[in-house]
Amino acid sequence: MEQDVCASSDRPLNPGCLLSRDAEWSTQRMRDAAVDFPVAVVLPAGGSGERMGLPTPKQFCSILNRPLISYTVQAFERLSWIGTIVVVVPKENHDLMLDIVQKFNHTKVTVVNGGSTRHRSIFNGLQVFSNITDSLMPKPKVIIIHDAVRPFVEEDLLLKITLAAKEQGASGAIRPLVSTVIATTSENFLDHSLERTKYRASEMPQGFLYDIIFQAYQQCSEFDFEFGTECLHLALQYCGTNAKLIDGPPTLWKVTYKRDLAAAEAIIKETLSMSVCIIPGAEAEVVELAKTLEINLNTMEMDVIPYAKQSYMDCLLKTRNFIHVSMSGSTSSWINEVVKTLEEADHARLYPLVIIWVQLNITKQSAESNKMDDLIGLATEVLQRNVLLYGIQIDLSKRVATPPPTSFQPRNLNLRGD
Ligand SMILES: Nc1ccn([C@@H]2O[C@H](COP(=O)(O)OP(=O)(O)OP(=O)(O)O)[C@@H](O)[C@H]2O)c(=O)n1
Ligand SMILES: O=C(CO)[C@H](O)[C@H](O)COP(=O)(O)O
Repeated sequence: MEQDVCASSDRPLNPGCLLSRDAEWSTQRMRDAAVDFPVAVVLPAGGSGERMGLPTPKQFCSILNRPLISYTVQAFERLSWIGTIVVVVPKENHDLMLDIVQKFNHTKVTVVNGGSTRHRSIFNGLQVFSNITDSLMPKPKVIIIHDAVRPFVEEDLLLKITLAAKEQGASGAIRPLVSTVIATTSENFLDHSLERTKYRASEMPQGFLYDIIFQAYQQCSEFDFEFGTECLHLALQYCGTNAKLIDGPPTLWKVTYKRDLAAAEAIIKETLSMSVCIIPGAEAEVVELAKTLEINLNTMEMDVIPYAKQSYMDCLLKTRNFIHVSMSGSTSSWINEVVKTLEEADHARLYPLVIIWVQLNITKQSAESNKMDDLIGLATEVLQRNVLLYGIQIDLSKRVATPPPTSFQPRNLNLRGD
């Protein structure tokens, strides 16, 4: 995937790759070498999302049928070296959060109630570990603090933050400023402007030795609790700890306004659509179409697995998009088989699955007489379980010589019935 290319470290050339991905080997090397101490996470999710302007706090807003907070939890939960994840929520949303934990099978989450400001919520989260007699919740060496509304955080950055926090006491992700920061007079005239290259935007995640950040919060003033926005500042002011700063990717941005929900959804969809599994039947036309798809969908990671291959069910679990190509007259047993396998593996719990069944050589007569009702019924049923089932029927007799295959006359049947 594309990296965040910078002309210089202070001015990003690129508005953002979708998800940062350091070389796999370097992440693996860091993980194996280094995280041999307990790491826990606090996700402040106790805000009301005033700037979003919706009745539901933004952390509970749905993206592709799943609340935003669940994506952020999952970004941490999937990492074996991360222990407890404390999610701090408004008191009135405590039960809602417990429901989310259960529905999406989050296994590392502890839910606590928040405070009236972000700093108060974070302190509530940290206090979960302060009772050292509770052996179920051992005090972590390093604690990561991450806003619940920043769902795109990758393992390589979390490792860098964690290791730097262990070494230095505190660490935080930063980004170059997009706009220049200026100071205004009380009459709204320019007072002065800051030299942009010297400044950075402070983002999340941030990491701390637990003892340092807990002590900082114990000592900080009411003014800090009420108006402060920077945990790194507390560690510096109250414990004399200078945080190590680490460049993060643009996808760390915080979901704040309505448009950010749409952007988050687009990022998730783009990531989900990067791979596909094509399963052709045995007939020559079908194999030919699969090859054409393989050539033309060359921006995606693609597996082409012969239908007959016994082990193709294993491959199903590596992706979320499936195209099965068969000849007219074949039955829908493949679809039933695939849906069953995917459901047994609970593969659609976190993200939707897309299954496209392409039937070739449909004539007008056969299309009309074709028994699609069963499939339409199945599509309606599996939609409830996060599976989107589509059917495409193609009449090869209408094919003209050039340019194949775009001159095929597809009869696109939306099996979802919408
Ligand atoms: N009393 C609060 C306020 C904020 N947060 C959390 O801190 C993170 C970053 O804060 P922000 O984006 O400002 O969230 P809100 O306060 O909800 O948004 P707004 O300022 O628009 O009301 C969010 O995950 C938010 O839920 C919190 O845990 N407790
Ligand atoms: O990025 C951050 C620096 O620690 C915080 O998320 C940010 O400061 C929170 O501010 P606000 O509550 O205004 O969104």
